[in-house]
Amino acid sequence: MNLKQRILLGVNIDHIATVRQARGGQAPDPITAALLVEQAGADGITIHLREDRRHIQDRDVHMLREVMTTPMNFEMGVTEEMLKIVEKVRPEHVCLVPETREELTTEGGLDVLGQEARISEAVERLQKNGCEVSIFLDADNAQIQAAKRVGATTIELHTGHYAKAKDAKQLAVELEKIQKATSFALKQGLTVNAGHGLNYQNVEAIAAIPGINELNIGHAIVAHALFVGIGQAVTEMKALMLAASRR
Ligand SMILES: CC(=O)[C@@H](O)[C@H](O)COP(=O)(O)O
Ligand SMILES: NCC(=O)COP(=O)(O)O
Repeated sequence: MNLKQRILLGVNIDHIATVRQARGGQAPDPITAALLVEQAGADGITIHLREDRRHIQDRDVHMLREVMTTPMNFEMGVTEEMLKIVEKVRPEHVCLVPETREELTTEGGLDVLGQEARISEAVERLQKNGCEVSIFLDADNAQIQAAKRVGATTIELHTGHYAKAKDAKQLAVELEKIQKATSFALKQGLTVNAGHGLNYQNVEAIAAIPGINELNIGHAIVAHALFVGIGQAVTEMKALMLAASRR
């Protein structure tokens, strides 16, 4: 394992589609956003096709597949509907996430321990379609071991609790959990990504964790893009990540 490898940035464009859905028209167009994000140096595009289709739509997924030049990371709940879509679209990466209609956004990692047989079947099916499978997890060693048992080769550690820490003490506690979980997962031979709630203020400590492969960041980049443009929002985030990962 090369701990000095370059850290990657996957940009989640869900919230470009959220703004479009607010008026039900064509703008802003997530396909254009994806192309601009790629031009600005992102290493991949992440989208979460939710069961309720609140932002990304099926048509977006198919169009993105046509035009994207970087890998697509397709986030999905473990449902038959999503498995069938992946069998058609065949994204390079799939990240299995928990999902409920009531949540404002993803609230935690997937409980793999509680449903190993079902997840193992889904992982096998996705891998047969050429997808590299990741599982979105809380920083919990038992869940990491379960992810390994069900055949995932990658995990994405949920940074939401870290991002929402109330004070410096809680921030340090949550950061340490992510650092320890990263090191544990790397020892299991897993590739480790991280994401959720990362922004320009809190990203550096996560990017500096040795061995982290990729950060998936969406909301903060899209929000900043409203003021500086999407290209600059991506460039600024990537610069922070790269500098931190080299420290
Ligand atoms: C799995 C994860 O952490 C997020 O990417 C989440 O899927 C975002 O979903 P929304 O974009 O709907 O908030
Ligand atoms: N998996 C995390 C992700 O794709 C982006 O989450 P956020 O930055 O929009 O919170």
